Amino acid sequence: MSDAGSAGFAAHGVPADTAADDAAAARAKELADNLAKHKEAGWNDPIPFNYDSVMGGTQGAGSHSDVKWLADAAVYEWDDEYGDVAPRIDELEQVLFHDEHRMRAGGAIKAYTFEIELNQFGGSKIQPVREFKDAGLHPTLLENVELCGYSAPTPIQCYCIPAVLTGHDVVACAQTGSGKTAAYLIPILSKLMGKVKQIAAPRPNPTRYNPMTDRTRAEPLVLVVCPTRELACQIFDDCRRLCYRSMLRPCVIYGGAPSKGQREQLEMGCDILIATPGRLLDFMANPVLLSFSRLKFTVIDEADEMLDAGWEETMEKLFNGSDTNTDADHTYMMFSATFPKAARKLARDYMEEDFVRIKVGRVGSTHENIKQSVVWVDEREKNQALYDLIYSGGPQRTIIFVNRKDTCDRVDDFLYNKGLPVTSLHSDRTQREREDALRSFRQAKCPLLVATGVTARGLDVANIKHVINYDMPSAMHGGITEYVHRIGRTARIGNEGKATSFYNDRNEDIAEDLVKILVESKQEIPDFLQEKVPETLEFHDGTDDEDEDETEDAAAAFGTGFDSGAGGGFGAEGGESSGFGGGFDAGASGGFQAEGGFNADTENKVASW
Ligand SMILES: Nc1ncnc2c1ncn2[C@@H]1O[C@H](COP(=O)(O)OP(=O)(O)OP(=O)(O)O)[C@@H](O)[C@H]1O
Repeated sequence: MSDAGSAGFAAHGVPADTAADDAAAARAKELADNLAKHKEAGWNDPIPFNYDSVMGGTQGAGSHSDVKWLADAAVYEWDDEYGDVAPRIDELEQVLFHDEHRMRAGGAIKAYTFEIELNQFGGSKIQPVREFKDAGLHPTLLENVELCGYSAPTPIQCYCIPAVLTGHDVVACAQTGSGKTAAYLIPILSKLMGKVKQIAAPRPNPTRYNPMTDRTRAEPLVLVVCPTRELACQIFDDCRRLCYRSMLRPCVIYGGAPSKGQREQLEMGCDILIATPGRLLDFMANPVLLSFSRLKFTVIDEADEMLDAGWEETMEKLFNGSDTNTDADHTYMMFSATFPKAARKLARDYMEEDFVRIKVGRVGSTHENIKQSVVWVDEREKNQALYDLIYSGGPQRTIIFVNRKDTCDRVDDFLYNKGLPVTSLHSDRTQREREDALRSFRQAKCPLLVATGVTARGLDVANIKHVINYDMPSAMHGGITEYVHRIGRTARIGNEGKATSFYNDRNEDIAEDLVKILVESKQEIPDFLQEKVPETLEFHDGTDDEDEDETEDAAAAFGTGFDSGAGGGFGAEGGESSGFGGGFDAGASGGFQAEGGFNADTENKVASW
């Protein structure tokens, strides 16, 4: 828990001490003035977080024992007596699909151009789908896609859906917030829905479940592995939506939360398992609890991170583990927005020979919907600069990235003591604190979130308008890859947003890569970085390397430009959402406008990566 260590409002959550001295009284007055000023500007009051007793940002509303873990969120419970068409459940439908804080596709103001490259090794050529209804999806899945409000597939989905439906291993790379999760979940779940009764493990009927006598071993058909707990819970949520009214039962397991509850969920049967690596290895060690003998799909999300040093044991066990189904009917997939060359090479080792590689845009690129600025701020000026930036922007959901946990606590306390509704998240917090912080950020009770890179990957919160890099990621710790993931928390799925980065002489190690990203995405280059502007744009991490593949000759490669300049791609109509709410402008009926989406005249650039 953060602690400013000074009197007055200081420690986040402790009320002002009335016996304070003059200095404290002055601070209390300043705070009261600030609170009034912020209220007038439209900000919520700050929420005092006492991380030991607060749930979801509502002080005193209950103890932690009242709060469900994200892993316990409701899933559709299939009754064996259902025929082919299972009934709707209004209450669950409301929770899954009509939550006002869910992300909605936005109407991108600028035309957005995709260059899609596809390399295919053997097999019949993949034909992209242009509409969900033409993709040959299972009817229940198609209805769930509609309930999600997805009106047309995103470019990565256009290619991934047919690739998976035709049984290929896939390595896919597309920009942040471009719908990669649904790109793999939709075809996988669709394929399974038709035959789940035949291939799923027997499980107790959940409507008459008796935990004393009915427990079963989890034998999932799908395993999704990702590096962070928050992301695992998010993928689980997507799964809960897409599995609605089907027999497919998703479960999530992740560290930090008690394993008992997660184990109990698995014991009721599990068809789709979403996991972080540590908890997964723990559970895999117990063959009575979990078996992978039925596994048909393994997905590695944020694959470059997962292939990075530190996860080798997990990856090795997943791909060559004891009882994992190693038959040819087991499909492997890897997804990420960034994919440095070394990780790409490693990824190939795990794939079938006829795997498909799909990339949208340059690997590791950012898209133009994010307005990026870099401003010079000396270290000791950062707090004031931060406050000024936030205040001048008015109330909007903002995420502030820092490099260290102690900085995270400090900046949280600073903003809190300034009278702003802020919360924070880093890896030293308990899982309960992490879930509480994220919940209050999602619900905009605390529209300001200070975080370390732990949340940079994958976090999908509606309506984040501004990402601030209080600290630039250092080249030693994630560097430009982390920058790309951080700023990708805004401007997701056709929405717009901005990213402001504080830069000073301590950040020279990232300057070159940063400038290239700015140039590539047509952003303004500040004077102090002008000397770094390259004459030609080359990415030395190999992301634009065309000659890495000894098998390139074998590639039956083709590509189709996806050009939304004519109003397609990321929806070109509907308004930009605003405020903290669900952020869904009534004009945008849920998303990507596909008309004019594929443009055969667009330059088809096909390259290996
Ligand atoms: N076809 C679609 N139409 C509208 N919204 C969509 C569509 N597909 C996915 N979405 C929504 O877009 C948001 C971003 O998707 P997702 O989190 O999968 O992005 P991502 O590409 O994995 O991003 P990142 O690289 O940052 O993890 C989600 O809220 C998802 O529900």
